[in-house]
Amino acid sequence: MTKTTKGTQPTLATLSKMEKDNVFFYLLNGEWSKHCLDIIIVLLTIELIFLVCIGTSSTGKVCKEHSPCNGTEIYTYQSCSSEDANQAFHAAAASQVMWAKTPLWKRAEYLKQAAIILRSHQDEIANSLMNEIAKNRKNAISEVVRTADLIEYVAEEGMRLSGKLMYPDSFPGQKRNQLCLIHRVPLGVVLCIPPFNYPVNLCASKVAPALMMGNSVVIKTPSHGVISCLYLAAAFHLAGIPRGVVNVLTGKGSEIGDYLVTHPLVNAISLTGGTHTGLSVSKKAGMIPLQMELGGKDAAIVVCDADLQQSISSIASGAFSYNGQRCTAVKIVYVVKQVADALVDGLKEQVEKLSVGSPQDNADITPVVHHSSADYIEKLVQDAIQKGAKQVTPFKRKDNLIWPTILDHVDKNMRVAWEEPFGPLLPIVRVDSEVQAIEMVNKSPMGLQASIFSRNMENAMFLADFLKTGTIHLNGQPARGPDHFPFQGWKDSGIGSQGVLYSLEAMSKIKSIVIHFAKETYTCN
Ligand SMILES: NC(=O)C1=CN([C@@H]2O[C@H](COP(=O)(O)OP(=O)(O)OC[C@H]3O[C@@H](n4cnc5c(N)ncnc54)[C@H](OP(=O)(O)O)[C@@H]3O)[C@@H](O)[C@H]2O)C=CC1
Ligand SMILES: O=C(O)[C@H](O)COP(=O)(O)O
Repeated sequence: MTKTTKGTQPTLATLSKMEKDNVFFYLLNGEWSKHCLDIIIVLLTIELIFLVCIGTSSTGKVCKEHSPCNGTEIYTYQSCSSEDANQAFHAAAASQVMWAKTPLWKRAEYLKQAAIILRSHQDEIANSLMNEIAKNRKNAISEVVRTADLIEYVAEEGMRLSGKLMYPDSFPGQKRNQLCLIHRVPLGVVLCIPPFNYPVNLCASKVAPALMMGNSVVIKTPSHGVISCLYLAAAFHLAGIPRGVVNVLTGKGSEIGDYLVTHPLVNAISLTGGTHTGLSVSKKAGMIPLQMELGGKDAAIVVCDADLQQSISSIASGAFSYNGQRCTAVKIVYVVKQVADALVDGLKEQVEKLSVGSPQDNADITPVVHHSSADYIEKLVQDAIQKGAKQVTPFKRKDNLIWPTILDHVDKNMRVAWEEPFGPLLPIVRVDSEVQAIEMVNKSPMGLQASIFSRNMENAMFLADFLKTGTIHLNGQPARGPDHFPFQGWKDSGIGSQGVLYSLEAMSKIKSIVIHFAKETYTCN
């Protein structure tokens, strides 16, 4: 048992030990060390190995998290009440003023320190990702390392982001008798709501830019991946970020969500999640900036002159990495008829090589996050088969584990042509022409990303012009990264852009100070 003395901060090793012992907690307005101390005292005194509720919410209510792999209860965590949330927002608002006045280089140092802590605890955090969301070991480690890289990049880019000057005489009829000083200032308190599929990385991609620009944050953890997300928060705390600047609330979005997104102390919301959640939050949030990355129906369009080997390997990887539980997964293929048989044969061969099993064994395909997700995927398959789709690889399911499934001859009357499976399911639509493919993609209410596979770059560029999605990849699979690239959904896929620089800008607002001079001034002789 790790011992701490009163008042000292716990290490991530302590957190890891607590996790092994199934001990859960929440961080409220920076009361991290107090809660950890409570946990350790409880453990030492009554040697409790299972379920200890610490830093209990004002109602004492808890939520349970179940393993995607075998359905057993793995964690119990606090279900924060509106009273807890209110406290967190007040703590965030109070600390933000001081945080915004902390020199930029110092804020950057805190972030860099958090990145070091994450990197040095990548194995523990990856274990947590494997347990909670069944991400395989390789992808789990990569999520943590990528997050550390992202935080460091935010710290560096944030140091270079400054305001600018404007003179009036560039506008017709004006004289050079004013000076406009354009500052980027913090928004205030940012509510960060990450999804289950990247509970570490997609939390950091919100929190780090917000902190760098002088905001304080309240994080609402996703219900799957809650402990992994707490690890990230712990890294910020252990880096020494002052109390109250990073606050965490655990609990279910369906219960506490409305209270959070309508709280008067929230100055901005950054959310990644489903389109339904995003639309509902955006209607309630009112006049505050929103950054939203929502669902996608990312299409891969394969035209006659495509390099088929390249298309096959990009589509297979794009569709099935982390079981297709990525907003950027290839969720539909439009292939022109002339090359459809060759593409389908190649995909079948490639996908049959994928290993299916547990995250700990580093299988390519692991259980999807929830039983209800597996049921949903199964219903999409049944609907398509009933309406005439052909199984290229057969649908097979054991609890939450779904074998990678390819459906050919999908048409626009099938649900899978429009809905987002968020699972290892790839529908293929054979089209007469590339124009027909573009029309289908543009009919989707979602517009996150798309791919075009063609050897003719000029034609690919021409087709890309017509696609209504935030990003188009030519001869590559859809992807958010590298994380400094802009990442934005069009239509129901989101509001605003993410990506290091774009997120830093989104986490700040413009304030101008205009100096008026009695005479014209040209700063030259
Ligand atoms: N475009 C993008 O970048 C990405 C999009 N996604 C999309 O997210 C979906 C899967 O992720 P998933 O986590 O299941 O998405 P959800 O929309 O179910 O949840 C996302 C987050 O929102 C919270 N939430 C749920 N309801 C509310 C509410 N009423 N008010 C405030 N917060 C709420 C959730 O909490 P809780 O978990 O407690 O319900 C969770 O933290 C897919 O549709 C996918 O496409 C996912 C990743 C990236
Ligand atoms: O959450 C998601 O699905 C991501 O934003 C996609 O990220 P990736 O393309 O790096 O998997």
